Amino acid sequence: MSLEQAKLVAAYRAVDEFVQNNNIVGIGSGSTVVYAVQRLAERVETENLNVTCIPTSFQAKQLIIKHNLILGELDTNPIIDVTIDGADEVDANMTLIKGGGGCLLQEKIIASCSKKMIVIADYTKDSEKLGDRYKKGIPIEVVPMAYVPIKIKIIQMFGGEIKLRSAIAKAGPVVTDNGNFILDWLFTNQDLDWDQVNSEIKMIPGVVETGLFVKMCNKAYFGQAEGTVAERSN
Ligand SMILES: O=C[C@H](O)[C@H](O)[C@H](O)COP(=O)(O)O
Repeated sequence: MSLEQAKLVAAYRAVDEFVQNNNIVGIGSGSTVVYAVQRLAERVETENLNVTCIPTSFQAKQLIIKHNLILGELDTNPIIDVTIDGADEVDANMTLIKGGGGCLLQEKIIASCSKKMIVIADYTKDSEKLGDRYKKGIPIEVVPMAYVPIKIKIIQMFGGEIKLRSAIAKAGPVVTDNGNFILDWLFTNQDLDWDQVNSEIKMIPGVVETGLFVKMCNKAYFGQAEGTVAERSN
């Protein structure tokens, strides 16, 4: 089985177990969510489900439109039944690193408005401690004018190294869906209290959001190499 098949089985399982008729569904971002939207569209078609989808990014919005699903927004649907989203890493306590694709801010807003947040991932995202498997650090979305002082402050507070994320098909930094920059914090201490770290980083003026999702995820599905799906709940 390919890694893509592992993503698909996790995504299909989450959509089959958690989405019901008349639900408001948060649609996460990234490559695994593509399979979730594919499965959701199949179910809407075959079971005639009435589902409204709230996107977490420009990419998610385009996926919803492409599959002819009903597009909603927080203004009209501030309470979401279930959000299905990917993750870059999930530790033993269900703390997540998200934002590898730069979509952490809207993802965290949508997760915070959701009765349940379900993560879908392949087996490479399943970790004991943050940093065991995902080596690109914790993404932090910042207001552009403040990126240098924020970098200095985080290193003074917690150590490690910080890189301003560069764009690939453009000279200069990645600019998020919200017009901000992304810092990738390569932390060295894996035994930090992530809840506290998240709160302290968020208090630095100019920090918009962190890619640390603490106590937000209710269940994670990990597609395995042999085609089965492992689960973890909190
Ligand atoms: O910014 C991106 C999001 O947080 C994604 O959900 C995360 O990076 C996982 O993406 P993928 O499913 O492509 O591994």
